[in-house]
Amino acid sequence: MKTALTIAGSDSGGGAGIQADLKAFSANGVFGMSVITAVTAQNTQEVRSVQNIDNRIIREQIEAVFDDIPVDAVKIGMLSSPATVETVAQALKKYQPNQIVLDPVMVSKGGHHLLQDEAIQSLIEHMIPLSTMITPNIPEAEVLVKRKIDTEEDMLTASKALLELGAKMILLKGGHLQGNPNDLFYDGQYFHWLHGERIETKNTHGTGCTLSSAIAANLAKGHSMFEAVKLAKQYISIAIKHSLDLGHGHGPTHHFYELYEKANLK
Ligand SMILES: Nc1ncnc2c1ncn2[C@@H]1O[C@H](COP(=O)(O)OP(=O)(O)OP(=O)(O)O)[C@@H](O)[C@H]1O
Ligand SMILES: Cc1ncc(COP(=O)(O)O)c(N)n1
Repeated sequence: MKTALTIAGSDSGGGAGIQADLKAFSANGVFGMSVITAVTAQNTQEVRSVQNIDNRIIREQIEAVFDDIPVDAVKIGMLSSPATVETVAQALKKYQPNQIVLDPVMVSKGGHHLLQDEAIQSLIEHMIPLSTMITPNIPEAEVLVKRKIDTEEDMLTASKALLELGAKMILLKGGHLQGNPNDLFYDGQYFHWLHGERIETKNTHGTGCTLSSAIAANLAKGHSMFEAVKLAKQYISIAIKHSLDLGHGHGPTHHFYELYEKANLK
């Protein structure tokens, strides 16, 4: 079985972070492993508090996995502080995994800062250049390229600027613009639009986490980056279409909808 490792924060509510990543890995047919960078006390409504994990333990989790188990792809989510960014970047430089998908998580749906402002520069300097793919949403891309993105035309310009930060490829997610959620894939040579249909739901907690983990899982299974992104976009669209009305805020997506359908589990 192919494997994928998530390096991210824990979401006690189960819809985003490590919990979403492991579900997305399993649903996409790879063995999931995890390195926890921070523990959040969180539900569908809010992030109540955050405890960053000690850098030594973060490094040791990464070493424990890489020293023993083959890692076919890595997905990175919440990195919280500059020290966490640097610890993770240093460890990944040592092990040099082939595929690193970085979701530059900054602010939760409820508006809580999951990446300290001081960590943005560290992310740009240390983490983005190591990444095979980065998957910013519109507000994250605006912070990274320091300009407004209001239209699909702006997305094209921003993708070029994002690539200059040093990642090999970009998936700029269009979910935050008006209209249909169209994402832009750019590999430095070609642009490809991945067209989506907007699903009217408030249950979109963890969509970015789930999408980036599905990309990592598909890369682990040997798909090309573009194929991995196309399959992941199909997967997240189904997971949002059948999202779960749990909690009083933004509910989670249904990570296992297709498998449950096939197995007749309701
Ligand atoms: N209402 C929706 N209907 C269909 N697809 C959507 C919808 N909202 C977002 N998407 C898609 O879901 C994926 C995740 O995008 P989104 O922009 O929500 O990421 P995000 O803001 O990083 O997510 P999160 O921060 O919740 O983890 C993208 O492919 C996007 O186009
Ligand atoms: C631990 C963790 N990681 C990532 C997110 C982003 O997800 P969302 O934007 O849907 O709140 C989150 N809320 N919590």
